[in-house]
Amino acid sequence: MPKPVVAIVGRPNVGKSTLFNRLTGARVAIVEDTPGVTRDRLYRDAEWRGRQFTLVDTGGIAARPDDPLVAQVRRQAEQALEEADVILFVVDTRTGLTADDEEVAEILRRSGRPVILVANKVEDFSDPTLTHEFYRLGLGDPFPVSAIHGLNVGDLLDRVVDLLPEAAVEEDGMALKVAVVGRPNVGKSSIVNRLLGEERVIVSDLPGTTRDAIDTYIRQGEREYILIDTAGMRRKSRIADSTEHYSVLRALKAVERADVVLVVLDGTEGVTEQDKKIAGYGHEHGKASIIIVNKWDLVPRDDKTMARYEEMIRQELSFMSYAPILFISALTGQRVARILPAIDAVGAEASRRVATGTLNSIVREAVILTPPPAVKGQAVKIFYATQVKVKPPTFIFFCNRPEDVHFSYQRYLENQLRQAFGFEGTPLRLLFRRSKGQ
Ligand SMILES: Nc1nc2c(ncn2[C@@H]2O[C@H](COP(=O)(O)OP(=O)(O)OP(=O)(O)O)[C@@H](O)[C@H]2O)c(=O)[nH]1
Ligand SMILES: Nc1nc2c(ncn2[C@@H]2O[C@H](COP(=O)(O)OP(=O)(O)OP(=O)(O)O)[C@@H](O)[C@H]2O)c(=O)[nH]1
Repeated sequence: MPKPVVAIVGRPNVGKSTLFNRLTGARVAIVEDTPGVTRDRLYRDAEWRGRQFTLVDTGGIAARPDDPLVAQVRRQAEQALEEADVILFVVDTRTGLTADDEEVAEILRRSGRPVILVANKVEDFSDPTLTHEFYRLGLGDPFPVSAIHGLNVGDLLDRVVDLLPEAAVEEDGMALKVAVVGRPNVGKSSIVNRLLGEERVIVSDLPGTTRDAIDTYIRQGEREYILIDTAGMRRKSRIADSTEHYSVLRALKAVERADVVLVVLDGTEGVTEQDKKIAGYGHEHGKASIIIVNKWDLVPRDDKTMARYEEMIRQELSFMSYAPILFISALTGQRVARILPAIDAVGAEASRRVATGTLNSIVREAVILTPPPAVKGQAVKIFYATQVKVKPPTFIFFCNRPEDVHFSYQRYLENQLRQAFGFEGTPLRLLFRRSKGQ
């Protein structure tokens, strides 16, 4: 089970490190240090009221000495967003609100991610005026604490734990959540009905999280799946929601909740702009995806048709070359039986953890084979890598000059990881962090 990640962000000197130590030291049992990164003291595993999480101090991470302050803080916030489930945004009640605070608040607000606005250095809780001005950040009630004295820190931890995502096991057993997305008329309903019509499948309705969403629970043998927001798909007379905006919004919501996304294309047509956009949601949210080319029964074929269509998809959806492609017909049932096994496969890959030792031997080899190109005569060195998350598998590479690891080199490393470990169907995240080295 991956641990949720809680990130601390804020401009320098507001007390992030003090809070980090306080949250992981005095009041929280340290369960274990994340292997390998202990010397950087940036990631620490913590536990509160039986919930485990990993705390990240982004302060030490993002500093690039030559950057203006505002850029540093912005980068910090963006990095936190990339990996965190809950964000602690620390402000300083002694210095008061600054333009940098507002900049970060703006990024965090737009993200829609759970944020706790922590007003630090409050030693006098009887004075409510200390935190008033921070309401202006639009991030809800400021949460007053004194990191240095540990005041109100237990309450803060309660709040953090409340905002952590439900552990998947408690929520729905082992069921994989699957979103079926695609343009109108590509055959989403037909596929869902086919899946439900397959033998040995047990169907029941579960109320979804959005008001009119209905999730469908299916079981096949030992395996369980939840098809997300299938209300309109299972009945032929659909709720009148086909305005484009609404269906796009709906698809986005479904994708956010999903473990695996089925991107349905119409085999009688090419890949349209809208297809790209819809497929992009899953990719951007780090979800495992399967591309389903439907209506294959309508496509006049010879022995090269499939290969040609596949090549076209790889070109048009080049950002998700990791996704397997299935050619099916919901009408005739052709190859529909391959969908659930494919979901199992990519779901497992998205949750895969690789051992730190193995990972580093692959990375070392890759770096020796093709070292990162030097920038302005300065060598770029990658010291060490560690996998910090699954769904999607997320790796941190500690290096001397993270900003100089070129995009094409990142792609190279990603390809090396895929060659060594597979990860078919899931996007990977590679993050580069500064470290002083060995
Ligand atoms: N009075 C008071 N001072 C605090 C509190 N928390 C932190 N400080 C002080 O604020 C200063 C900055 O604290 P740090 O924890 O180093 O701040 P930081 O945000 O990690 O700073 P950077 O590492 O520069 O990003 C230190 O001198 C702390 O002792 C607090 O609750 N009350
Ligand atoms: N020939 C053929 N027709 C199909 C196939 N799958 C779906 N269709 C037809 O395509 C049309 C649209 O199918 P739906 O399943 O309603 O498509 P949808 O994606 O759910 O459509 P919206 O709910 O409007 O988004 C229907 O007339 C289906 O009968 C297929 O594999 N082959």
